[in-house]
Amino acid sequence: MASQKLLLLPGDGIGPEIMPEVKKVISWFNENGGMSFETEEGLVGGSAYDAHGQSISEEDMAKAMAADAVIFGAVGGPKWDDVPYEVRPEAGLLRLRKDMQLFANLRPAICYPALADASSLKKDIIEGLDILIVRELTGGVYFGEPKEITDLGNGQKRGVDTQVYDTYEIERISKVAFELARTRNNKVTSMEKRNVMKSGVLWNEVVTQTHGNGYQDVELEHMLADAGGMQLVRWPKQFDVIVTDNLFGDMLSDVAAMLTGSLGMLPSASLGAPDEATGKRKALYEPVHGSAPDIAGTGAANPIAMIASFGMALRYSFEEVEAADKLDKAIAVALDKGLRTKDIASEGQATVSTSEMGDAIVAELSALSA
Ligand SMILES: NC(=O)c1ccc[n+]([C@@H]2O[C@H](COP(=O)([O-])OP(=O)(O)OC[C@H]3O[C@@H](n4cnc5c(N)ncnc54)[C@H](O)[C@@H]3O)[C@@H](O)[C@H]2O)c1
Ligand SMILES: CC(C)[C@H](C(=O)O)[C@@H](O)C(=O)O
Ligand SMILES: [Mg+2]
Repeated sequence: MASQKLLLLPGDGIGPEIMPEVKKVISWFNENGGMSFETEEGLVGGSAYDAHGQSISEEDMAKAMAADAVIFGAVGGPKWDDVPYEVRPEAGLLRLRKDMQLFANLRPAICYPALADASSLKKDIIEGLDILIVRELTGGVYFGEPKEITDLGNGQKRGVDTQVYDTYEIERISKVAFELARTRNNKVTSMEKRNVMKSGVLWNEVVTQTHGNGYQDVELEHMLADAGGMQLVRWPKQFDVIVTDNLFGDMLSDVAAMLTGSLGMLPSASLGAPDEATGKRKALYEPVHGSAPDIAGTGAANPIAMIASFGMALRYSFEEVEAADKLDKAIAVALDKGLRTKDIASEGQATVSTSEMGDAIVAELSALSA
């Protein structure tokens, strides 16, 4: 394999604690899997702000644009609560998504067999769960203009965010959802709120039209997003692929995370469109969770979402499907053997630290290759 450039952006809080664990996995694939990843590190979020007053520097942005994939930890935390909105830690992540045009965010929620008991939900609801949330990532209320707080002059202020979607944005994300559904259980559920939002009416219309233009072999259903949240907790196995907008996707994926046992279990891939000449996509891989300030520095962070995000890089950026399957298997075996970070431990169960979990997964990679 030709050498591939990875830009590692650990970020803040538990970000710098889980990144070393994925580095162990990358080294393992370099040394034992015939791969040739070159890594470089940069700053993002609060750590970038502390270093140079921006949540990502122009230099690191340029490195991200040039990388074969960006591996991102997490950003944010109370330390930066009072920094200006434009340079808050989260702005660095949003800029990466927007400038790299990473419109398709894939958030798989898989309940590993060993964790079917870890959830507060009944076992039959989550056992064997395997759903995929396809979240639109570069549009909607996150980026729509105007976005402002104005002074109304009478002691009142007005906060404004604008939800905007154009046809092309809805069409391209629904195509991603239909294509992925074909590789899975062939069903797409589109979620919006067409009963309240004009953008929801258009979303529903465009998803239906796109379905009619060559995807009729895939089952399509529409659901109001609030009811979708309820159904996700009531009987999540009714879903295969869920396609939804930026904000609903953010919220529904945190809900889905808890079906798998913990936010620390959910990886994600953020993908751009394939380049017309080379077919390569820009891509960023990150756990769904944040910087977890409440546990940062305690060694309790679960590195599985981070490691599984690299697994998604193997699958979606490097076409290393066998390696990605092996990594998923190594995670499953480590869990089968009873290894648990605190967030996925049942009451009274022994726990391991962040780095012990990383070491165990690497050991299982070696065992699977023996
Ligand atoms: N992609 C990102 O960088 C990202 C995503 C979400 C939130 N954030 C930011 O993170 C900061 C904290 O946000 P929050 O507390 O609402 O959400 P969070 O995801 O950081 O934490 C929510 C809860 O889940 C737990 N948790 C999260 N990841 C875990 C892991 N790997 N292992 C074990 N437990 C884990 C935390 O301890 C916490 O109790 C905020 O500044 C927010 O903006 C960043
Ligand atoms: C940190 C924040 C900007 C981000 C989002 O809202 O998209 C996070 O919650 C996520 O889920 O990736
Ligand atoms: Mg979120």
